Amino acid sequence: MSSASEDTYFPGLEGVISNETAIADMQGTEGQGGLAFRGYAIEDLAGKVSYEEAAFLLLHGDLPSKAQLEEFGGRLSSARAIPDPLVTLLKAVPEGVHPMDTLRTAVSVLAHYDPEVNAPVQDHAANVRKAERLIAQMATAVAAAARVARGQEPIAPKAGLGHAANFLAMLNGADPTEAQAEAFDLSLTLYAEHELNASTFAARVTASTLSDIHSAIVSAVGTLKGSLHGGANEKSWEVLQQVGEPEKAERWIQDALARKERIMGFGHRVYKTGDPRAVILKRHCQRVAAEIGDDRWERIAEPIERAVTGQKNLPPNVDWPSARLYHYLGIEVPIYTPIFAMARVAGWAAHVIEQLDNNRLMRPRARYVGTPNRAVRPIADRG
Ligand SMILES: CC(=O)SCCNC(=O)CCNC(=O)[C@H](O)C(C)(C)COP(=O)(O)OP(=O)(O)OC[C@H]1O[C@@H](n2cnc3c(N)ncnc32)[C@H](O)[C@@H]1OP(=O)(O)O
Ligand SMILES: O=C([O-])CC(=O)C(=O)O
Repeated sequence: MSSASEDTYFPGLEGVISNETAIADMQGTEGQGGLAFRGYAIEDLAGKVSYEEAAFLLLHGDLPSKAQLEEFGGRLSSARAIPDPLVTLLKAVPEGVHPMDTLRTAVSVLAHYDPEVNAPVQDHAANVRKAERLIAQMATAVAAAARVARGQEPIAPKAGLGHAANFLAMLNGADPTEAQAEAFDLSLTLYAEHELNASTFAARVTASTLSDIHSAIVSAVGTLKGSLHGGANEKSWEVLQQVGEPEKAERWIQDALARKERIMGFGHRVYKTGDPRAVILKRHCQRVAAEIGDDRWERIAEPIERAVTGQKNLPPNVDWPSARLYHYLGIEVPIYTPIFAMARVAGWAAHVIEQLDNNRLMRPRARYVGTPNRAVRPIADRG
């Protein structure tokens, strides 16, 4: 087995290839960045397949036939309701807890009630079934927690509605329009998978110890929460609000960069020339803004993009347009990142299963830079 020399040090693991995958392929620096799920370009998937089809593709390896999609939809529908003890617990969560923290707890609780909780951790078929249940249940948990946080009763999932429409119906207590469901569905597909991002890596590290899929997803939710990763979609909205007017964008960005602040929703570890998902989602934001007859945030976003690109050469990432899209859909800002999580669970689960199917413990090395060779002094002699 080859091993890196002790002198090889990659801060932030930049550029390190830690495993092979057949799930997603990213090209980061050639022209416009590229992304494919299991060989299908994101441009060909987005808006053409539903989130359910994308999730099936990630979990099962190929796009479903009509019959497979119907069966998959049926399995998601049967799994969508969350256990009553979880609803009781959601009602007991203290006021002010961030919805990502609530979701982290919810995934952990869902593990206790999974019918195959004690299946062997490397049972591939059981893991796929658990993953399908988690895809269905996490959306319900996010909607239920949001309603409870607003002082409302959770709404049960509705048979006959797709995943995106069901979520919006459970959140708002009214069926979405077709256009709303489609726009939301597209964002879920774009968020569904992204190779070895930090949360997927965390999930794979957890799985690599032969821990179970729910534990790995709990690790992933905790990792996605941070503002350098999924938490950036919530923070992107704050940038738009703080800039407030198109004319203020150039100066606001200049001042923020002079203070060495990071502009949330811009930059990416892998894509250096642009995030293809941001390009797709921006077009949809513009369409939805036109449909609702209010392009104020599009007019503010545009000069911010020009300023960040011009002053720092950083293109927007997917979290930049998604904040606007969720605003247009009337979704409250604190659940922007939980929505990312309920979409990404498909990719996380696919990676966890891939890891468990061909496992090697992930255990890198650290270079020691602390004080060497210290003598232990009796406690009475320590200053
Ligand atoms: C779905 C996702 O998770 S996509 C990412 C979402 N996260 C964000 O939008 C947060 C803002 N963006 C960032 O912080 C970064 O671009 C990251 C963390 C996403 C990736 O950064 P990395 O490629 O690791 O670059 P790193 O953090 O080393 O920064 C390199 C330089 O670019 C700067 N930089 C990178 N991103 C930004 C940004 N958004 N705003 C301002 N400066 C930035 C850094 O300050 C640093 O500058 P310096 O060389 O002058 O010190
Ligand atoms: O790939 C990354 O580092 C972050 C990202 O864009 C994602 O997880 O969608």
